[in-house]
Amino acid sequence: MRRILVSGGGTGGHIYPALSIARAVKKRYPDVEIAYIGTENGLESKIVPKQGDIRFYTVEIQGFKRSLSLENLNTIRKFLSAVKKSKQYIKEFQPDVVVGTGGYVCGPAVYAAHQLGIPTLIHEQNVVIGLTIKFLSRYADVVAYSLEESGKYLQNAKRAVYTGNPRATEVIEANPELGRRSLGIYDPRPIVLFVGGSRGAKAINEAVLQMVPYMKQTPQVQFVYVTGEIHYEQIRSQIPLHEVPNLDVRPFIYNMPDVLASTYLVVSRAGASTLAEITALGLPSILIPSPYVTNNHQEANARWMEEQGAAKMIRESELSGKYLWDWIYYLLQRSDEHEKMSEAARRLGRPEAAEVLVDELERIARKA
Ligand SMILES: CC(=O)N[C@H]1[C@@H](OP(=O)(O)OP(=O)(O)OC[C@H]2O[C@@H](n3ccc(=O)[nH]c3=O)[C@H](O)[C@@H]2O)O[C@H](CO)[C@@H](O)[C@@H]1O
Repeated sequence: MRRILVSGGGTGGHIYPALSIARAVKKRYPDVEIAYIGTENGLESKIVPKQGDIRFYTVEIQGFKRSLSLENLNTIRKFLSAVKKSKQYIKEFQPDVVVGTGGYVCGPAVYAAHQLGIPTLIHEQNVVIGLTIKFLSRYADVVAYSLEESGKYLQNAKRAVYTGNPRATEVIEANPELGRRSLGIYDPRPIVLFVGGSRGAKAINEAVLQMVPYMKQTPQVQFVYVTGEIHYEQIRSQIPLHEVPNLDVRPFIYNMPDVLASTYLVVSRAGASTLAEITALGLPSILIPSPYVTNNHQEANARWMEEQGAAKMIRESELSGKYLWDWIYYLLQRSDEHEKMSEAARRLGRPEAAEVLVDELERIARKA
């Protein structure tokens, strides 16, 4: 493969799988060139340019309102002009294959590729198929999915393949030592990581604030708390950090695979990419699903993990600092329970995902 174009965005859950696929292709084809279609406002505009070797193109796009609304006419107009722009990019870059990993932005990118006769693969991370992937599944040459249950929704696809999520492969190749060092931790203390998805979560932030006194009394553990960019300044001003030296507060972590690989316990939202990562690593977790997502799909994700013994789920409605702390403390004390959770999580992981995806791309890509 000489050139691959990927697209996905809005949140990390769509961006990182796109990058993982591109990285996995690069591992097999070191000379491959990579381009990305994203938006200027999505998180991808911060993450992708940091990669250094990826050409970043942008289009403008907005989501559909679920109710009948005039604004949807505007959405269609933007979609059509994004298709036109994507076609220009594709003609300029000449990719052998185009990959979409969800989020509205990949709609025009993959659709344009299809119209130009370029082979396409799309990837779904969640059990329930997202709007854009559903739309594209009629056109894509391959629909790859992360969780076995999704297969039943994809019966009309040309080819639907259960691959897993490519982030799983990336995390098992990560370096825990680098992770610890990047956090400035040079001793073997266990790390408890709090992360509210790629954009942060207000409810988790509040619970963490309530737990500060407990953390202070637990200096044998290092706590790392990722607030999400928009919440960072406010949270920092609320915590007397000099009094809690074992608590590190950060707006975002750009080397999450290394950090996760060095973590003992994670407290997190239940986004699909995060779950793919923690299962591949066999990392015990306390999951607080976001109730603000389509079809409450994060709760379905978290319940699935809990039923398998791989995680503890706490609904946002029952969340409090004290309740969360009791669970954290329990898992810190009971290494046997921690171990059981870890094994159960690992059983759900699919660390070969990226390789399977590259095999699929090889099958469809234009040959020189
Ligand atoms: C609110 C919302 O719509 N959430 C959706 C979004 O979530 P969101 O993007 O939050 O969730 P995911 O858990 O799927 O992905 C987050 C990704 O960002 C990474 N990360 C996160 C924080 C950080 O500081 N650094 C970092 O690198 C994680 O390691 C992971 O790779 O996409 C997911 C995948 O389609 C869905 O399941 C979620 O429901």
